Amino acid sequence: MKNLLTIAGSDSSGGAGIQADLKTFAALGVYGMSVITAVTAQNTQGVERVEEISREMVKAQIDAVFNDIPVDAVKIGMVSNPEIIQQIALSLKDWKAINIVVDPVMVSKSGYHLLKPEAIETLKKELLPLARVVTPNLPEVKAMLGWEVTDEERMESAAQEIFSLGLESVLIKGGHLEGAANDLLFDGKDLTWFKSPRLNKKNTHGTGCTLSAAIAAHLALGYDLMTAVEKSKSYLSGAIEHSFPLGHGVGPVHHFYRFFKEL
Ligand SMILES: Nc1ncnc2c1ncn2[C@@H]1O[C@H](COP(=O)(O)OP(=O)(O)OP(=O)(O)O)[C@@H](O)[C@H]1O
Ligand SMILES: Cc1ncc(COP(=O)(O)O)c(N)n1
Repeated sequence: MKNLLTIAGSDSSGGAGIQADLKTFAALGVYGMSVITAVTAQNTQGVERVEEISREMVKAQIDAVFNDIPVDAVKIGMVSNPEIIQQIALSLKDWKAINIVVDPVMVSKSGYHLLKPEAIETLKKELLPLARVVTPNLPEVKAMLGWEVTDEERMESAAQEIFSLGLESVLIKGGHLEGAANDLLFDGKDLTWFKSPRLNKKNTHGTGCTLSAAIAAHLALGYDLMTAVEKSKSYLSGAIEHSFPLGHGVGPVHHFYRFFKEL
């Protein structure tokens, strides 16, 4: 059994964050563990309130896991503020963590700022260089580079510019463009497109969290990065295809569609 750790925020409605990650891990047959960085009060309609966990408590959770259990991959999502980011970077270096996937979560689908704007520089300098792969969406690319990606050609330039921040590789998600949902991987050598038709579904809460958690799981299972992304995208498309209405807003994707058609 492979052991996976997610370091992220809790989503009380279960669609994104820690909850999406743990469901993804379970669906892909790996053991899931969690370090919570923030508790959000949110539902399918939006985020109501956030309480950040202290830097000391984030450290204590990471130490408790690594002290006792081998960790085969780490997925990082919502990290809230510069102090938490610095602590995660220090702790992961101390524990020599491997297969780190960073989803640089900044703003929720509903528009709530899940990362303090002043934390973007710390994220770029201290956390992104530790990752095997970083998976920004297009608004996050804009926040990191200061210019907007409006088409696939510009995604290619953005991938190269983000890579040159000192990253091992970057996967830019194209879900926010019109048309197909194509993602682009750049590893310093090759630009590789992962293409998928846009599924006409409204319930897509947690797609970004699910994709990065699935990539971490596939890396832990021993797949190379290209295969891990390909398999994760295919898993995510199935989860979006079987997504379902829940609450009054944007419902979640269905993680266990391979096992149960209905939840
Ligand atoms: N309607 C869709 N059909 C198929 N794939 C999609 C669709 N929407 C998004 N995706 C895919 O889902 C993944 C997440 O994409 P997106 O760009 O929406 O990220 P995100 O904004 O980080 O997600 P989240 O909204 O959960 O934070 C990408 O692989 C993207 O291509
Ligand atoms: C705790 C947490 N982490 C990440 C997201 C992003 O997901 P989305 O963009 O689908 O709202 C979220 N809403 N909440």
